[in-house]
Amino acid sequence: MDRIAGTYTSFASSVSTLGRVLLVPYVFLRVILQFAHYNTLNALSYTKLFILYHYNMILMINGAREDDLTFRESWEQKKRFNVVRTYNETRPVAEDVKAWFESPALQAIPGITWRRTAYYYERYVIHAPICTLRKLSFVPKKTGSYLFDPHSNSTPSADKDGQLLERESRFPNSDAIRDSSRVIAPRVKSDFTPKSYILSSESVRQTHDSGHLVSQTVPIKSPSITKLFDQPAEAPPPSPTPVPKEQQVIEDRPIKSSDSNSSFFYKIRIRRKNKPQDPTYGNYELVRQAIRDCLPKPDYDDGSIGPNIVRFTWHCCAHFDRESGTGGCNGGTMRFAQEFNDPGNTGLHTAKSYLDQIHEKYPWISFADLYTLGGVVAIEAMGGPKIEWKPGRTDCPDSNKVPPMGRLPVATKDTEHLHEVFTQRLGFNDQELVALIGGGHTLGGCHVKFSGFDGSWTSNPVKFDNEFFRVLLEDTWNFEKVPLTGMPQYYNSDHSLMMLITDIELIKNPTFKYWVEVYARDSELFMRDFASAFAKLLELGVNRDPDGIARTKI
Ligand code: HEM
Repeated sequence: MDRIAGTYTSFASSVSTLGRVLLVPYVFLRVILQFAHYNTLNALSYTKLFILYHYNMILMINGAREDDLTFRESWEQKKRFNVVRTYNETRPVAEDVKAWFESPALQAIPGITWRRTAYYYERYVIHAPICTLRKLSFVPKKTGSYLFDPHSNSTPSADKDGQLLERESRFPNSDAIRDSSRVIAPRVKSDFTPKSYILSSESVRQTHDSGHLVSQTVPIKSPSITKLFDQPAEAPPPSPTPVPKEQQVIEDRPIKSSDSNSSFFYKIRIRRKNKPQDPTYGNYELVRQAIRDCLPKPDYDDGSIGPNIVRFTWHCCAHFDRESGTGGCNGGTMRFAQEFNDPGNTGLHTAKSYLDQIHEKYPWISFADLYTLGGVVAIEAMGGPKIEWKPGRTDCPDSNKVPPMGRLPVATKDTEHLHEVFTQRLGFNDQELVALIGGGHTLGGCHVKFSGFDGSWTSNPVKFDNEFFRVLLEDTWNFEKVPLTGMPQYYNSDHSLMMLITDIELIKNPTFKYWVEVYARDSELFMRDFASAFAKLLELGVNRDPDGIARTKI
């Protein structure tokens, strides 16, 4: 048995060596064949076009055309489909070939090496230059790019709500392309290696109803790509005024692509894109300052929109579901009406409109980053702890990723509901749950016109401290209904403060109460625990790649 195996191995490796030697003439031959093949098909295609032209002309002359296309349009359309089809036919079905070459069983056979090498050689050494020549216009561009080119997608193609704008078509007369619903957007690979370029460009084939292939000929601008390259990759310029050492925000440093092992091409692209068109690019301190500046509003509630922003940030994250991986702040889905109009979000328009104005000034930051940074800065500005915040979240191009409504907590429910939301869905323990609710509700208040509840939790709703826990333990709480709306809640004896049913649950449940007592006593511990629970909240569903970029979930 061993002898047979030995003979086989030595035979296989000599075949492999021979293969490598034969590779060079093979490649030359392949280049010639490739051109011959391409040109023959082109020639055939032009003959076909010539016939079609005259066929159309005859139809026109006889008045036989019944649809409303002009002759010119119909001619252009036919010509295009023909050329597209011809071109696509010249390309091997790479996915199949790849699967075949890369199957683990085949990898074990030594003789496969040279064939695989030849295959890739052809892909990269022959196809890639042809493609480059085509791009540089040395070869006529009949069918668009062969390789997928992210730079052709670098201008925004989403409107303010993040909806896709009508796709641009190089062939405006084609109704196949005009009707964007029939064209499937290519799945954009984030890994820009030559291999993935080629494979992904080949695997994307779209078919028109008529059976004609409409492949990369459609220059679809993908917002996900735009956002991807909109992520800062360089360190921010030093802030103009020196910040005292203890206040320095180290966590805002944008993640450098050189920190990771990402591909060379990827890094080059990021650098090129980042050539500063906008001098504020990546300077999160400017965004932080803009948020701080927009907080004081003498006419609003207690003089600050800070609490509203904190609640907004919380609601951007609160619909995460760790089982399905859906929801959470990544994707910036709160900017879509579909999510924002959830009844649980009533009253958050103030925070959203101010944050959106900041985004207009600093459009390089993703909404997902801005919406989370908003809460962090507001808490800090109202005397709260420093919260670790990392940039790199990306925005969903459309509202497909908006999670189902009804995931936000309901204020009239009990411990079971709190566990359902905070523990099962979000993944917080009881201590974090208490810190989060108590920290959030030490700020701001309830508005009869929004939630139907009434009053604030603490005597100073724009100061972040542990007063919520103290009053929760010390005051007497009476169950009543809000006179105007009939909503059930608790008031203290002089009706100066309020508690929701879920807040009172924090002293009804013994484990929750333990933490309420701890936090009422130890303000410092509360600040620390709140900061880490809130930082955890901001990272739910944010799966970072080695560059620190959180790709939008697909
Ligand atoms: C059981 C969980 C929770 C429930 C049921 C709940 C419910 C509510 C309700 C009904 C309001 C009043 C909204 C209005 O009328 O304007 C409110 C306000 C607020 N919540 Fe929560 N909340 C919960 C947890 C949290 C958490 C974890 C945070 C933050 C960490 C938070 C932060 C806030 C803030 C800052 C406000 C004041 C908003 C303003 O003044 O505009 N809440 N919450």
